[in-house]
Amino acid sequence: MSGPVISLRNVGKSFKDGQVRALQDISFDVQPGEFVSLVGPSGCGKTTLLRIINGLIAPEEGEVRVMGATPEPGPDLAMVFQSARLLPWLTVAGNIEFVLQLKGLPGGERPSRARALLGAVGLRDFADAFPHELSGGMQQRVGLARALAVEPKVLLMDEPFAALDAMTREVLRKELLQLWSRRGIAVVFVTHDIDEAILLSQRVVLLRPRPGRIDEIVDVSFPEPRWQNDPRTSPAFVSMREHLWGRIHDMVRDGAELEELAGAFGSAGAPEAV
Ligand SMILES: Nc1ncnc2c1ncn2[C@@H]1O[C@H](COP(=O)(O)OP(=O)(O)OP(=O)(O)O)[C@@H](O)[C@H]1O
Repeated sequence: MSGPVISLRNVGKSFKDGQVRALQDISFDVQPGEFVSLVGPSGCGKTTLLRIINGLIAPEEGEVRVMGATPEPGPDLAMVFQSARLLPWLTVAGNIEFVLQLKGLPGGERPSRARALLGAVGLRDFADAFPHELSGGMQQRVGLARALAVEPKVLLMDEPFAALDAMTREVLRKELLQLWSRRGIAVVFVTHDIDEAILLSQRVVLLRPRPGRIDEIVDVSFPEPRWQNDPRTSPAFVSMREHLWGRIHDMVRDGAELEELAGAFGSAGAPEAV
């Protein structure tokens, strides 16, 4: 397909009968095979935006298109969450085969396909284990294999490494980069970790809260493949990190000042940031 895999135009969404303005005027595209991260302070609407892209929530304003159509959960899209949410009564291979069955793969082909996917995430030897026998990092690998089993055009990841220890996180980031570059899947990746966003992405979308809107979109163009050419010690990386953290500090400070003001005036909530 030519053209973007995801297209957002002036997307807006509120909760609680309009009292919480979660997103406002969000517009950007994601191209096929592109890796885009969403970052920003807590409550700026990152998860809501992912849920709009995967069709779980309909926007109230604007338009969202995924592969040229109104999104709905289905085979073009796969989602990876902070915890893998595996089915505990099925083995690791069983969890993958379950998805392959939903996808309509004939029964005879499922075991070998499941094992190949587990091989791709370094878990071939754990096919017959149960989820509770695996570490958190291994469970996340299974979650990734399960998402890849869908053969999605778009992979949506909501803080997938946030609950892992630093070493496992680092290993999985590099594995994700390798899988992404081999498979040509577009990824939208939510994280609170600015270094992680810059390391992984080709573009970083910085959101600001109250209401959730785009503050800035930063292009990241370090040499690929980044699991070999780690850019994190380069001056360009350091200045990008400082820039993004500076913006986020300003937002958090402005938010705190607004809340103080709202308190001083006895208002029910902080006025909107301008
Ligand atoms: N189902 C809901 N009902 C009411 N309010 C909601 C709902 N979902 C999200 N919100 C509100 O919308 C705003 C954006 O929430 P969202 O979870 O998308 O932000 P986020 O950037 O992902 O936050 P975090 O980084 O803390 O996960 C917040 O003010 C949140 O309280």
